[in-house]
Amino acid sequence: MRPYIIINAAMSADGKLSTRERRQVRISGADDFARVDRMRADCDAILVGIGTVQSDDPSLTVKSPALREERLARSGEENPVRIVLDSKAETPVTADILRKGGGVRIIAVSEEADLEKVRALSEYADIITCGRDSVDLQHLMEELGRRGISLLMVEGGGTVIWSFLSQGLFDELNVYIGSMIIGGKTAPTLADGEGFVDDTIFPRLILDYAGQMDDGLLVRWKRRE
Ligand SMILES: NC(=O)C1=CN([C@@H]2O[C@H](COP(=O)(O)OP(=O)(O)OC[C@H]3O[C@@H](n4cnc5c(N)ncnc54)[C@H](O)[C@@H]3O)[C@@H](O)[C@H]2O)C=CC1
Ligand SMILES: Nc1nc(O)c(N)c(N[C@@H]2O[C@H](COP(=O)(O)O)[C@@H](O)[C@H]2O)n1
Repeated sequence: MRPYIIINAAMSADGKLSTRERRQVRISGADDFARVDRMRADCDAILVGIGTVQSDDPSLTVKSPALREERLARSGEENPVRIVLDSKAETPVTADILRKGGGVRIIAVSEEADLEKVRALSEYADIITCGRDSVDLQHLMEELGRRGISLLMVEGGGTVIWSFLSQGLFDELNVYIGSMIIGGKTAPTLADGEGFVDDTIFPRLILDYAGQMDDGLLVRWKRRE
C-alpha cells in the first residue's frame, strides 16, 4: 500500500516557487517554517527532485533540537528518510542531503542511470531503481510502503509536484502563499510539467483549511476522489 502523501510548498502571490534563475527564495515566514519543521519531524519520509537538489542544495533535516529529540525518542532517527528523485544519478556526493544530519537516504534512479554514479551514491544512500527513463512513481510509492513508510511529505519542486498531482498520488496539498510577487514566465510554479488540456481530468480538490500565517496565507486542500 502506498504512503499517505502530503505535498507542501511555499509560493508567491503570483504562484512562483522561486526566481526564473531558480534561486531559492524565503517565501515562508517564521511561523510557516516552524509548521514545516513540525511536519518534517512527524513524517516518515520527505522527498524532493534532483532539480531542487541542484538549485538549493537542501539538507531537509529537522531544524528544531526539541523536535529532533522527540523524533529520536519515537523512531530512533532524528530525521525522516530523505529521498531524491534522480533519474540519472546526478546527486553530487557532496550534497547536504547526503552529508548533513543522521538518518536514512534513498536515491530513486531510473534504468538509464550511469552505473558508476549509482555505485558512488550507494556509499551514502540506499538506491531504488524503477522506471525506464524517469522514476516510476507508482512503483516507487509501493516500494516505500513495503519499507514501512506510511506518511510521506513531498516538498518539490514544480516538476515533481506536477508528477504527483497529475498521477493522483496525493492526499493533501498544503500551500503557503507569501505576500510577494516573483514574476517571470519561466520561473518554477507549483505545478509545472506539461499541464492538462482536458478539464474533465483536472484533479479536483476539497478546501480543508485556509487562514492567515505570518503575513501570508496557509491553504490546505484534500484530494477529491
Ligand atoms: N518554494 C518552495 O516550497 C520550493 C521551491 N523549490 C524550487 O523549485 C525549483 C526546482 O524545481 P524543478 O526545477 O522543477 O525540479 P524538481 O525538484 O521538481 O526536480 C525535477 C527533476 O526530477 C527528476 N525526476 C525523476 N523522476 C521524476 C518524476 N517521475 N517526475 C518528476 N521529476 C522526476 C527529473 O530529472 C526532473 O527534471 C528550484 O528553483 C527550487 O528552489 C523546490 C522545492 C520547494
Ligand atoms: N516551506 C518552504 N518555504 C520556503 O519559503 C522555501 N523557500 C522552502 N523551500 C524548501 O525548503 C528546502 C530547504 O530546506 P533546508 O533548509 O535545506 O532543510 C528547499 O530546497 C525547498 O524544498 N520551503
